[in-house]
Amino acid sequence: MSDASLREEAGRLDAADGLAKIRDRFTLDETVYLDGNSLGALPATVAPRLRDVIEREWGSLRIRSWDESGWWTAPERIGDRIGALIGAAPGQVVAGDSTSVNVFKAVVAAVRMAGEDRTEILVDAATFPTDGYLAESAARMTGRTVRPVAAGAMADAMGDRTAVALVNHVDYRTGRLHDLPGTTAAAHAAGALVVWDLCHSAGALPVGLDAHGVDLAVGCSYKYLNGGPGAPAYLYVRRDLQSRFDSPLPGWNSHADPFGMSSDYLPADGAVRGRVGTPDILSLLALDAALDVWDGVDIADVRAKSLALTDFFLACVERYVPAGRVTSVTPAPHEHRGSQVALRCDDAGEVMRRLTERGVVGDYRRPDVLRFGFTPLYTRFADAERAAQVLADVLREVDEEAGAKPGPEVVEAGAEAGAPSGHDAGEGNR
Ligand SMILES: Cc1ncc(COP(=O)(O)O)c(C=O)c1O
Ligand SMILES: Nc1c(O)cccc1C(=O)C[C@H](N)C(=O)O
Repeated sequence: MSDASLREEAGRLDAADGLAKIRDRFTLDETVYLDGNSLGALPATVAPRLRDVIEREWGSLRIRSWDESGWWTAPERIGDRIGALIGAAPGQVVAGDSTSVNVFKAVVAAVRMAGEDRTEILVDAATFPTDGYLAESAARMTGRTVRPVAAGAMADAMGDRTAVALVNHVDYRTGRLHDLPGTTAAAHAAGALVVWDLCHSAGALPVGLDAHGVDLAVGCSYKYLNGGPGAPAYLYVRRDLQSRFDSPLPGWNSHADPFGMSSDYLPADGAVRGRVGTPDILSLLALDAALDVWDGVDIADVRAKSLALTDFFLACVERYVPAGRVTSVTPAPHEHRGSQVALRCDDAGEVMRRLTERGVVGDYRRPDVLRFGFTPLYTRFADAERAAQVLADVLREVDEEAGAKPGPEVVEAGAEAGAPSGHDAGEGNR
């Protein structure tokens, strides 16, 4: 297809897009924002809600708001709203703490449920680092060992010594979608449990926690759920496991009678058992407001648009970018793809810096990956086309400059690819 026909195609796809109007629920400008897999955009409902929470609920009602404004029960109420997006019936998800903290709770609790003879914890070998660090610590604390296994090989690696497998549903670097139903079933066949990290799938595709019998799951709410920077994470504990969920962080908020102030710990029933201390109310209620953007949205439509967007972006990249200059590390088959496209590219850090300067914001993962996240609620097909066009322009420019330099400096430019501009901070590079 010619450049003009790809632009026309983008226009046709946007005109036919049933989710196009949802973009109006966000505060956006003309930047092509493809970093919603790191920090989702701001929903328009958040600022007015927070203003009310601060001025009326906190400013005027003060302590009464714990009951009268529903602050005390916000973690479960908001947990249920998240649950609706990840296929969990009410009463199984609690919002709060960070993903890291919830990974720790889930893995230790799973080890305790699995029993003494289950001595190993399997961890997705390409995991987002925090999960690996926490699994190591959980293993040291519980006298277990950690074995890294590729997520795709997890099902075959489970055995009678496996206590729990900790797996990322979508790989943060490549965007590969792992087999949640198959891996969960294999764990159960081996008598083990699975903890899924849903950071890169929740809000981007149907997860089906209950339908697939998942044991435990965690995730953040600041990516495709648009909860805001540092927004509370969540923990799912399947209903029939809740009575055996023995939290390694049994704070007073998970006590059956928190205001009894007893010195003996008696865990609450239900999802509340996953709580620890006083919830972060301002962040929780920002997330609550952010979840309003989902009203009337079907996650199946979100998935369909996500795949159409990433397909279209890949087609535009293939058309505009010189052959071989970038390589997609995101699987082509839909059943293995999350909602991002990751392109391996020489000088990736410098390329992303220039893309960001020109209003196309993705991010860069060292040493050589450009990540482009597609949030179907607000990303347009025209954004995908423009991003590919600007990427091609930037690559041409970078290559022309490199070609114009004398030999030794070209070598040095290549060597710098792992650490562009000396660091990887700044919008687009976190
Ligand atoms: C898969 C995955 N797990 C965990 C985290 C981070 O956890 P936390 O919210 O504790 O920073 C991220 C991203 O930051 C992630 O991509
Ligand atoms: N949580 C983040 C943060 O506090 C600062 C910058 C980036 C993040 C991220 O979420 C990174 C992200 N999990 C990733 O997939 O790389």
